[in-house]
Formats: sequence, C-alpha cells, structure tokens
Amino acid sequence: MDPTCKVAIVLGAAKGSGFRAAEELLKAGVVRVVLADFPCPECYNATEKLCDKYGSEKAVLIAGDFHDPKMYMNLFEESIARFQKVDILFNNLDNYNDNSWVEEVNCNIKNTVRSTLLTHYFMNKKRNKDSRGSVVINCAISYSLDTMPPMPIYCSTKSAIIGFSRSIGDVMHYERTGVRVVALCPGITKEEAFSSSEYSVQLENSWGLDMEKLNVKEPQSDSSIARAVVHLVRYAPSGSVWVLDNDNLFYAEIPHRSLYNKRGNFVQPICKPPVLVPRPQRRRSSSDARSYVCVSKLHLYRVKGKNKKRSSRK
Ligand SMILES: NC(=O)c1ccc[n+]([C@@H]2O[C@H](COP(=O)([O-])OP(=O)(O)OC[C@H]3O[C@@H](n4cnc5c(N)ncnc54)[C@H](O)[C@@H]3O)[C@@H](O)[C@H]2O)c1
Ligand SMILES: CC[C@@H](O)/C=C/C=C\C[C@@H](O)/C=C/C=C/C=C\[C@@H](O)CCCC(=O)O
Repeated sequence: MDPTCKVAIVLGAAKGSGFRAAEELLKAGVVRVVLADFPCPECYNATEKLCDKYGSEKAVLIAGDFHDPKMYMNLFEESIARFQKVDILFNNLDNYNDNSWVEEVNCNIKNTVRSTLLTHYFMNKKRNKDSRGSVVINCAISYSLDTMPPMPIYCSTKSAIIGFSRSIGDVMHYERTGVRVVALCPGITKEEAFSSSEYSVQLENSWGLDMEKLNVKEPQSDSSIARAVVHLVRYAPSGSVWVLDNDNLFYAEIPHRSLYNKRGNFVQPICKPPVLVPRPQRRRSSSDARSYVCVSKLHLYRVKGKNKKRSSRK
C-alpha cells in the first residue's frame, strides 16, 4: 500500500518507537496521524511537535487509558468522524512487567486482539472503498520467536501476538475483510532495556536478567522500527512475520508443522522414554543472521542493511 493520503493510528505514540513511527508515516505521505496514549506531557508534546513540523492538524491526539475497551470504540469512531476513514493501525502499546503479569497479559494480548478485531469493522474493504485495503502492524519482539527465560510471561504475551497475527492475517480473513495483519518483532531497541532498574520487572528478582548473554553491543534505534513500519505498510503480505535485528529487517518464514513428520525426525513412541536429540546451540551474536537461521529454523533474508545478499537456509 502506498502510504500517500492514508490515515494512520499509532497506539502508544507518546514517545520512542511509536512517536518515531508516527513521524515516519507522515514523511511517507500519510495525510493524518492519530496519536493514542495515556494523557501525559509527552503525548501533548509529541502532537505539537508533529504539527509544527508537518503542518497544523496533521497529527491529532486521542488520549486515555487504552485498557478500557470503550477507548477503542472512541478511537475509531472519532478518527472516522474527523477523517472519514482509517487505513493503517500500528499497535505499539507495551507493558513490560512480569511482576504484575495480569496487567501485562491484559495490555499486550487483550488490547492487541481487541483493536485488531475492531479493524474488521472499522477498516474493512466495504468501508474503505476508495483504498486498496488497510493494514494492521502488531508489535512483538524478536525473542518471542525464541525464548526469554528472564521474562517468561512477557515473552508469552509477545508470542501470542505472533500466533494471533498469523492466524487473523490468514487469507481466509484477508479475503473477507481486506485488512492485512502483520507482526513486527524488533530486537533490543533502546538503552533503558539494559539498565539495572529493569530487575524490578521480573517475577523473581533472583533470576537475574542474564543481560550479558544478550550480547548486544548497541541497541538499534527507534527510527529503525519506524522505517520498518513504513516498509511493512508498503509491502508486507497479510499474516507475515518480520524480525528487526541490529537495524536489519528480515522476513521470517516459520516452518509448517507438517515438517516434523519428515524422515530424519524421530517418531516418539507414546508411553516409552523419549528419543532425545541434543538441543541446538544458542546463537552467540544477535546480529549474526546466519546462526539465527540455524537455531530458530527460520528462513530469513535481509531486506535492508549492510549485507544485501539473500541468506536462506533450512
Ligand atoms: N524497547 C525495546 O527494546 C523493544 C524491543 C523489542 C520490541 N519492542 C516493542 O516495541 C513496542 C514499543 O516498545 P517501547 O519500548 O517503545 O515501549 P514504550 O513503553 O516506550 O511505549 C509504549 C507506549 O504505550 C503506552 N501505553 C501502555 N499502556 C497504555 C495504556 N493502557 N493506555 C495508553 N497508553 C499506554 C505507554 O504510555 C508508552 O508510551 C512494544 O510492543 C515492544 O514490545 C521494544
Ligand atoms: C523495555 C522494552 C521492552 O519492550 C523490551 C525489552 C526487551 C528485552 C530486554 C531484556 O529484558 C530481555 C531479556 C531477554 C533474554 C533472553 C535470553 C537470554 O537469557 C539469552 C539470550 C542469548 C541469545 O540468544 O542472544
């Protein structure tokens, strides 16, 4: 989809990657962007900044607590009342706190599901007759394709976002609704993720965050998430999953479950001791896409970055 003249909503747009994504969408030609976040000084500043830079009324703010289901109805109804349509939704709300995991599950899963389901009503192809469909980008995290031992509940909420986006983005839904749904899985994206204060977000502080094992020299920038969002708006097929690692964007092809039923895999006799194969070694560097492929059994290729060569392995 060409972003020109489209209307976008960014949830969680007050700062960081949400704010950058709103700006990048405006740069790419979006006619209006609706910022949604808690009412806080940052979100008023964010709206003002974008209007100053890109023109008054280019950005509007709908502030509130988006745990409240009514806020989503408000968000879509008000956006459509003002701008007649919504074409793009970037779901960037985040709660990173296993220590209060019920709120975390509610924020990361329920809000993503709720807002995506509403797009089937508010952004479907019958409503958006003039456009070529619409797009939802749900934000997960690269670790949720693998594991995150220090933050198991957070990891599971983000894995849920991947499963949900792949399923609701399936052609079965897309053909009916015209709404493309994709998942973006960034790696570590800002310095705060490394601070020791992060320990308070764990279910058990004694587990430790194992940060030294992450082996990330420098977190990627918020603006690379923003550029990835525009790329997905333009090109991502519905139901696709994308990894953004070390400023490089990859298309992730997750193996079909039937591949387990291939020669070379051990059939496990039920009620007998399992036939175990050694677990593959963990990758050493998060920037090493080739070893990422080996461990995760994903097909990945670099879309953008230093090494443009396609690397695809089983
Ligand atoms: N920061 C990283 O290192 C990193 C890495 C990988 C993926 N991500 C993903 O990127 C996305 C954004 O992450 P971030 O670190 O920029 O987060 P952030 O905390 O900076 O932004 C999230 C925004 O959501 C808003 N928000 C949360 N709950 C809300 C609610 N109930 N109502 C209204 N607003 C609410 C917050 O106010 C905040 O502005 C998340 O989906 C996250 O999983 C981040
Ligand atoms: C605060 C922003 C939030 O949205 C995202 C934070 C992301 C990560 C921060 C940190 O807590 C993550 C820890 C993950 C650890 C995962 C595994 C390690 O134990 C070992 C990984 C080794 C490797 O495979 O690179």
